[in-house]
Amino acid sequence: MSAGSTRAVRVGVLGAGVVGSQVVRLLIEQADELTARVGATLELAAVAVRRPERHADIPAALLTTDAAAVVADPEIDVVVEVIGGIEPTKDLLLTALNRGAGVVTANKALLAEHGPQLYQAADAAGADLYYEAAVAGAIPLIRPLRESLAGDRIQRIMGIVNGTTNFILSAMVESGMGYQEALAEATRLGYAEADPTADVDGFDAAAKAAILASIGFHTRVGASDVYREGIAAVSAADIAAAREIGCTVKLLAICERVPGPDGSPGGDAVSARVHPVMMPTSHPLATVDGAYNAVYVEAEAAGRLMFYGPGAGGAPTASAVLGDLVAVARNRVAGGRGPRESSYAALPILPMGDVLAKYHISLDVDDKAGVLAAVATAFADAGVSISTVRQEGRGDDARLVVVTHSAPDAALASTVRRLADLDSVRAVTSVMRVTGDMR
Ligand SMILES: NC(=O)c1ccc[n+]([C@@H]2O[C@H](COP(=O)([O-])OP(=O)(O)OC[C@H]3O[C@@H](n4cnc5c(N)ncnc54)[C@H](O)[C@@H]3O)[C@@H](O)[C@H]2O)c1
Ligand SMILES: N[C@@H](CCO)C(=O)O
Ligand code: NA
Repeated sequence: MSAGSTRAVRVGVLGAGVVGSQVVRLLIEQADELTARVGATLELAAVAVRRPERHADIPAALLTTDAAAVVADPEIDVVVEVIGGIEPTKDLLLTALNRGAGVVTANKALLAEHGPQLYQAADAAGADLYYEAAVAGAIPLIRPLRESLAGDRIQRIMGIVNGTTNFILSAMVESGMGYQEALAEATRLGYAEADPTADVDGFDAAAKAAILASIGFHTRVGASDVYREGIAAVSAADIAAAREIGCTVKLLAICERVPGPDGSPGGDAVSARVHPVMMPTSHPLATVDGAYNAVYVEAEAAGRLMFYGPGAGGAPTASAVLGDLVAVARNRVAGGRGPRESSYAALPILPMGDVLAKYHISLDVDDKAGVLAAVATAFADAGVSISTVRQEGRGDDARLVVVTHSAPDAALASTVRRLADLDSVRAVTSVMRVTGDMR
């Protein structure tokens, strides 16, 4: 299609699963309105699926099992990718971009690992690459970061970006549901990825953190640059320990600009991490339950912004996909392009060991003289300052609960190892980072 043309914008959809089936349904149901918004006919031309017999609700003439033919078809202007995974999707999208087709994708895993390669192909061919659905589902977040906040300096992006793990943790905290039962329910509702380890081990959230940090800090941050801990090790004991100090447990993605020693922006570093935290129940993020997502963005001039809404599920995610599709189609009609990759700052990535954190540590200990001194010495030897310590129980039930001041994560981790080695410590029963405020 030539720049500025008003002929139909033809769309090929790859995948018709949880998200794709909703994209196709909305494209068909709302064809007239979408056409009016684009300013040219938005025509669904093909839907690539694996098993056509399972898609009786999609007109048979649109269905194909040949995704490679869809992306190579010069008549298709925009490719919507909702298959997921790295292969064959990377090659499919590169084929589409290389011939100048616009791409809309919900695929955070692919973007976090190969975003620069996709952007390069898009740039070389003057094509659009949009991915609002890849982070926090329906919530407008990519566009605000790429466009609305492009004139500001972002300091921090922090939030709940995985619906499945938030659903599981909420169920464990509120209804005492077991981990497996809550995971099965999240899968039934269409929140979990096909392989739920991507959700529960934090890979999904880490991919999203990489995307957010890359855009927010104008720096390439890949999935492997993100420190990652999932929720598989979060126990009933952790949740009970959090409750005792007025906290709940959440899996957070935290992307921060960390000032360098000289304080100049050029000396800043970027930290991107995903791990469970204990956070006060009064914290706004603590009230975000179920598959909902919420993300705080803190920017120098704008101050604090909060984005909240459905972060997963077929129809909500399809809403974000269609918004991108309308944007890409409008760009083609106008003969323009959306934003390109912005990675000029190229800030270094701060290793997790250097990130400042506070830990909450529960220890089963011998109830005898000198134990507290030995425990305090383990902290002091690693240069970690204690904020509060309390003893619970007596005799065989004695337990020490310690909350630290901020210290480098490496020093805190080494303290935990020292504690576990002490003769008077029978077991380290809970270790979790604590967040006090939004900082
Ligand atoms: N489900 C959600 O809530 C959600 C939210 C945001 C983003 N996403 C992302 O959207 C994408 C799709 O997720 P989903 O939940 O719809 O997954 P899904 O597994 O339900 O759907 C994927 C579909 O693609 C099909 N497929 C696989 N290989 C194919 C091929 N070569 N050609 C044609 N079809 C093929 C599968 O048969 C399946 O029906 C993923 O990247 C996911 O991370 C999902
Ligand atoms: N599996 C993801 C889907 C949204 O990306 C989640 O649970 O949040
Ligand atoms: Na989004």
